[in-house]
Amino acid sequence: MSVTGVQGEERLDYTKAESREIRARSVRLLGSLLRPQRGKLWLTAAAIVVTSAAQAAGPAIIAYGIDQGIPALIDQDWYPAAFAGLAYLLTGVVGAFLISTYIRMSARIGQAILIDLRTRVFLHTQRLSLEFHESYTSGRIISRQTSDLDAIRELLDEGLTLLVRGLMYMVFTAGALVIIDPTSGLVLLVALVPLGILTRWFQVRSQALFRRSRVASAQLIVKFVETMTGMRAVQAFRSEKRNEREFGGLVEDYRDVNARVLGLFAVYNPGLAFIGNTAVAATLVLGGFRVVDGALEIGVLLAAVLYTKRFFDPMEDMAMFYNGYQSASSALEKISGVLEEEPSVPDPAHPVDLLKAKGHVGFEGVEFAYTRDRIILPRFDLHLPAGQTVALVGSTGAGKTTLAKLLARFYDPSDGVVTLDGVDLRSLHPKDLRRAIVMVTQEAYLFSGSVADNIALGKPDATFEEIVQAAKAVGAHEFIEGLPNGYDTDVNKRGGRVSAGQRQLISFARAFLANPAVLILDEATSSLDIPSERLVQDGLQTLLADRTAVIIAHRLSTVAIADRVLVMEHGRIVEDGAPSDLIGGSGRFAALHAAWRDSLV
Ligand SMILES: Nc1ncnc2c1ncn2[C@@H]1O[C@H](COP(=O)(O)OP(=O)(O)OP(=O)(O)O)[C@@H](O)[C@H]1O
Repeated sequence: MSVTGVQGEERLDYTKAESREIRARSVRLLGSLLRPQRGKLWLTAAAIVVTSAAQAAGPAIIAYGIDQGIPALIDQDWYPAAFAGLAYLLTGVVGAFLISTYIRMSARIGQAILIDLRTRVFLHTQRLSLEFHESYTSGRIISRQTSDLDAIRELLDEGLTLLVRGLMYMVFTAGALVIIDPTSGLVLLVALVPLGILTRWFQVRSQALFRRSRVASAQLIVKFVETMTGMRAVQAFRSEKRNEREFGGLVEDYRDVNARVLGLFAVYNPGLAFIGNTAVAATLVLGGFRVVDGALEIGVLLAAVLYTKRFFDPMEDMAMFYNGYQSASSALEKISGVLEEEPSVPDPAHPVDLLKAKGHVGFEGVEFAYTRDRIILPRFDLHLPAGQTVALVGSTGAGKTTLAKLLARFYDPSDGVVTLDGVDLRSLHPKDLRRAIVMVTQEAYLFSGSVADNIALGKPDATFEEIVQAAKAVGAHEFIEGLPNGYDTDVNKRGGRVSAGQRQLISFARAFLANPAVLILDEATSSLDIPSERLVQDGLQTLLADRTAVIIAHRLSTVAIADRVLVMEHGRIVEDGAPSDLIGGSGRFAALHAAWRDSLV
């Protein structure tokens, strides 16, 4: 099984080789994010090392002050004591200055990395083909942009410096202890054995629990997003109670796993404190005997006790951030998977120039399957002369939208070629392709912003006059004028809300302004009232004039204005002819037409 891209993202049973592959991919991504910050990273690392060294010097200076400074003071020599005091102060000042420096630097690095990553994820997912978006749910993509990026942010903001600083602090403290008193160093060495066992125990248990906690929190997000995006269906079908139960169950799972995590800390933290305190007590007692024997100076004993105690200090925080580290690395694995995805409809390396398309469409030996095991469109040929209006009809699931998506190059055919004016669509520059072929989908999606902005999407450099012209051409001008702020009305704000038919008219105006050679229209099935339908129908007539048009037709009136009707069944074009010819015949379209006519009476 492959783990390339987002494949296997939900699996928990990776083989060793797969885990290695995923880790390598995360490391590569991390490397590419860190590289631009190299200089700042080195400076931060240096600041952390110097700070830890300065802090580790503290107990040794105290030992010097006690063992050398105080006896000298008794002899009226206050230099060693003053030296110790000043040196201690200096380490404090240097430490404070450097801590402030590296906190600021690491925050800056963290922010820069995060902005870089956020932008990359956004731009990349936007570039990925429809095929990716049809299978990768919005809940998952939102998780990548929100909770995953947050996990990385948390680690970058405080976790990473805390981990590195904690580790450096421990290394320096242990080093200083061994130098100042090797025997106490041995005590610490012995303490490392139970410490290692406890930490390993915590690591194994927490790893599994942290993973479950992340899965539970991701499920919560997905459930939330699906419920909110499908709110109409939720309320229409009264699924609130069921959702409440399901969401309640997920919340309970999340609470349960977090309670277990806390249970681990309830063992680990006191365990740490116990081992630490035992080590301190052992150092004190053993050292005490040696002081009595005259084998150890009292200041050195104090320093050894301080070092032993300090060695354990950062461990609790580090354990806390172990979770953060794991969340961040799992987030990085998933994000690197998304970034590894390639558009299934790639841009051509050497695009063919097509300055002004005429609109002659060809399907040559085209075959198409979404998945390998099920052919949706068996091999077929089809030619649409420039300027023709073609109505695609057929039962649901017949393959009409699929054919339209091939023409818009949302997908490439599994075999054969789709051409525009004889040029393979795969050879066209995306800009030329999008200018020449426009697909107006059923939802007629409107983005936040004014009506004018939404129409201008068809031609970003359009003047206001052109926008109004387009709206007038498709019959949208009147109702737009009637909106609270006319063309400036925000379509997603209360008061600016438009009806389904008006929404369609806006998207017609958008397409009219784009003025493509080929227009594909996935007609809305929603039943418009008669005046709205007439309005849309008039708009449609203008929109279709002088271009090749393929309309997935659900309305009889639309079929009537077509030059040609294609009837599809199970992925095949079973009838092809002028509407009047087909109506007069005895085929499927004649039967469909009769049924439609009857339904209107
Ligand atoms: N993204 C996809 N992945 C896999 N199969 C798909 C996908 N989209 C559609 N199909 C399948 O392809 C077949 C044709 O679907 P298509 O949407 O083209 O039908 P249609 O004629 O447009 O139907 P409708 O009138 O209901 O919109 C259906 O059997 C559907 O299950």
